[in-house]
Amino acid sequence: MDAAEDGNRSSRSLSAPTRPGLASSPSDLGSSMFEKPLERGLSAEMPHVSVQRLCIVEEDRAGLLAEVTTRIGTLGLNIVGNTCKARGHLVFQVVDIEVAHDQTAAIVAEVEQIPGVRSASLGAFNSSTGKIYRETAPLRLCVVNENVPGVLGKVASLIEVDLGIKILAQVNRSRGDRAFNVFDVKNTDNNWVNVCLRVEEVEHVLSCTMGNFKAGGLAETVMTTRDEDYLSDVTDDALSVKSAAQTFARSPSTAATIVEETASLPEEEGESASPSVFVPPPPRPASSASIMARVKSSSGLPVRPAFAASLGLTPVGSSSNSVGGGDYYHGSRETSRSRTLMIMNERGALTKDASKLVIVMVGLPARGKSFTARKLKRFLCWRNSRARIFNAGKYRRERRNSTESTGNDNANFFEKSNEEGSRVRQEAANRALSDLLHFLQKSKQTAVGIFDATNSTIERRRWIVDQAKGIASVCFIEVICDDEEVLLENLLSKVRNSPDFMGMDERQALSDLRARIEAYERVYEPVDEDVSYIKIYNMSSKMLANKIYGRLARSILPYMLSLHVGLRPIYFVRAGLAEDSRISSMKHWPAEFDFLDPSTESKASGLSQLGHEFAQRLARWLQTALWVRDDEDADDAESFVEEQAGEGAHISNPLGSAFKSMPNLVDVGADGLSERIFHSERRREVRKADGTRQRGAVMKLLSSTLPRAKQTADIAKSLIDGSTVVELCPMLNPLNKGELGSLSMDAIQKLNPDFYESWKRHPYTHRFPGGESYLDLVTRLEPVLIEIEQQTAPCLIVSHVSCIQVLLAYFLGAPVEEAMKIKVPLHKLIEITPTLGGSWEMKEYEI
Ligand SMILES: Nc1ncnc2c1ncn2[C@@H]1O[C@H](COP(=O)(O)OP(=O)(O)O)[C@@H](O)[C@H]1O
Ligand SMILES: O=P(O)(O)OC[C@H]1O[C@@](CO)(OP(=O)(O)O)[C@@H](O)[C@@H]1O
Repeated sequence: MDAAEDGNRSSRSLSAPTRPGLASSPSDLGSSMFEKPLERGLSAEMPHVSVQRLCIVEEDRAGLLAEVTTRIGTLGLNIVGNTCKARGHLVFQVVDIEVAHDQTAAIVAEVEQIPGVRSASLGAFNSSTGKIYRETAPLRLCVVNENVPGVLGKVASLIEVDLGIKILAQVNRSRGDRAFNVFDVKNTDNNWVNVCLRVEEVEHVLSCTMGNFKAGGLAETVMTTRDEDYLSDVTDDALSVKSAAQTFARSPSTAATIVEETASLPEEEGESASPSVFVPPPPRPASSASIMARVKSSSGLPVRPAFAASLGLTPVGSSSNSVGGGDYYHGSRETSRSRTLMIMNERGALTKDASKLVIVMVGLPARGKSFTARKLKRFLCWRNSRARIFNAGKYRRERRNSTESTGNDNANFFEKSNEEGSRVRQEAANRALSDLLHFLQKSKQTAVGIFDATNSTIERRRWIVDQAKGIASVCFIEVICDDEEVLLENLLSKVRNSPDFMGMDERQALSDLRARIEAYERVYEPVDEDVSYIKIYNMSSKMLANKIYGRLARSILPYMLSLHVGLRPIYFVRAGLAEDSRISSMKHWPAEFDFLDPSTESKASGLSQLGHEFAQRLARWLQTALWVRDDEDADDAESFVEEQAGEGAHISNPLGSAFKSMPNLVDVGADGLSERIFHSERRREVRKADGTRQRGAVMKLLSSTLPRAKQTADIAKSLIDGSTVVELCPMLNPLNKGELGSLSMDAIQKLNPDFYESWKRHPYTHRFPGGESYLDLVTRLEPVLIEIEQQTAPCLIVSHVSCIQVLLAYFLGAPVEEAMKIKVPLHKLIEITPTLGGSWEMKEYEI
């Protein structure tokens, strides 16, 4: 397009791809809208279709606008309005589309992939320059009431006066004994579910919903029937309704007004503005009369019975609540049902996986926020999301380094009364959050930004939610710890590791950190707002989840539950060599066989002689490693090793590896810290209560179900504590290579070069014919990973090369897409031990 030549031209309408029966621009919507049948979304499931506004910022180049519009059209979406405005080298395009809720993220992603498109978002403008323009999208409240004088006044007064919500536009229609009212209200930070409930409490009000009428009760609400659709369905006189609808559907030029206003906003960082005119999406160019007719005639019931049943509602022949008569369920008058629906609606909205998510850490200093953030990031990256931490402290320190100021920010700097300190901290938070949101906006795939700061006041958290609006969902994770002993350890860990205390005397650093914490305590407000949050108490000994659905509930929450700071080792071994292997008869182990492709081994075979010997060495190694607890036992342990292994046995000395020396005793002097801090979980009981030494210890032992793995595990556990059992876990079975299962990769290359080439190009996502990809393996192994993370005792996993590679990618923090490159040798032991900061170290043992 030629907008570059005329950056200031006025708005204009574009033609959407023409499809029979569909309006091509808002101006076409007028008289035809009620006659056109709804072409899409007529599945038995009746997907929740609504008009959404897609705001696209794109480069002003010839053909791009048409390309974007055509791409949306080819997605099979009904475009009901399409307007654009050029500003400088950018074009701001507003497309109103009919869309099912679960499609929205995919559409945004699809549009953002078009070269030249800077950003696409639903209902808000943002540009790739990091500036965020926000249209505070007004909300539509639809109220149905008995047609009694004075009700409307009461509702309006409740909304504006009692609840303090600005009414921007209001239209009312009455039909017989019913009145239908639409309020477009300013979308401020409200609990809208409660607002609707409050409106429903007004005498004679039958229902109040956000954005849809539910005049006929549950049935229509489930189908999300719009006002004009509903009325045209239940009255003979559609004309007057049509005029009401037309009142709501503004002229096409109004959409451009938004663009104009939005595009000409000053480009200040974080600036947002609300347009003075609200332009609701034009009404659907279709009537639901046909939908209703079809649904009724096909089932005899108007709505999905399963859905109603799930709400505990029973069908009845007819209902006096039903405006249109016919077979409806008992309707919407009772508050309890309205409430159920509200909650269900809200839940439905939150259950979708947001493709962009901000996780906001909350908590006093030294509670484990950064630790938790690092863990989460590792996990999310492993699950193939883009995840990044934005630590406000780092931004603060960077600013200090770049200014004249010297020295560390001491406790006084963190006092609320310290204006300079407060300003600097807010600036650091600004920059951190702005970078975070920019990172999310730029990301083409699922992305999570973790905002790591104390975020200790409601005001701060409200600001974050506000900034993220239109860009990402927000979930808070509050880390709470009031266990004095744990706190003491945390303080020490903090002063020893945080750059804030570098070069300071430890005692002085501790007292400064304590004073800093007190400063934060004075203003700290626990998360109690009506937002999505998870609270972790005292190292996950208790957790609280509020409004956690979708991915957060399915994945992040179980993962968070598994986290702890214990230092137990985790061992990985590949199952011993199977008996039918090419080399099973060999007596020695040539080094080049370490990475032998295991595919040709029969899945049903048991251990070969060499495999058997490896398992026995493993048993002895573990016995020794788990038995030795501290230096006092070392001598005993060594003689025990000799005794067990016999002369000349090939056992490397595992002493000090599994329970390597940790700072387990702290004695810092006379300021209340002089107690001896014993890291109990880092050491293990050596003697039983009766004073006898316990040889061996309980450990978690997980094995794949293949015979060679199970046998390895059975032998490995034979010398450790009798209460250890081998848990067979099919999730640890090898990558399923489908019909290529028994072939080595070399053989596959020869036999199926096409597949091999594709696999080489995309080894992570390319699926073996009839089998799995590495990506599938990540999904399969997620529960196993969580199981391993939550163990407080040492853990041994006997599995196969592919699974171990995928699990190691997590522990090593390696890109999971490159897991197949991790070397996992046969007949060796891999030990993973946690570090205090939340990551892991790896060692390999020749045993
Ligand atoms: N859930 C938790 N509860 C208590 N302490 C924890 C938790 N998670 C980690 N820690 C410990 O807290 C200490 C301080 O952690 P850090 O993440 O630096 O704190 P923060 O970021 O809150 O200042 C670390 O030694 C870590 O082991
Ligand atoms: O912006 P607020 O919420 O104060 O949080 C950031 C502050 O939190 C602290 C608290 O100690 O974080 P961190 O421990 O991660 O370094 C400070 O460094 C940082 O300035």
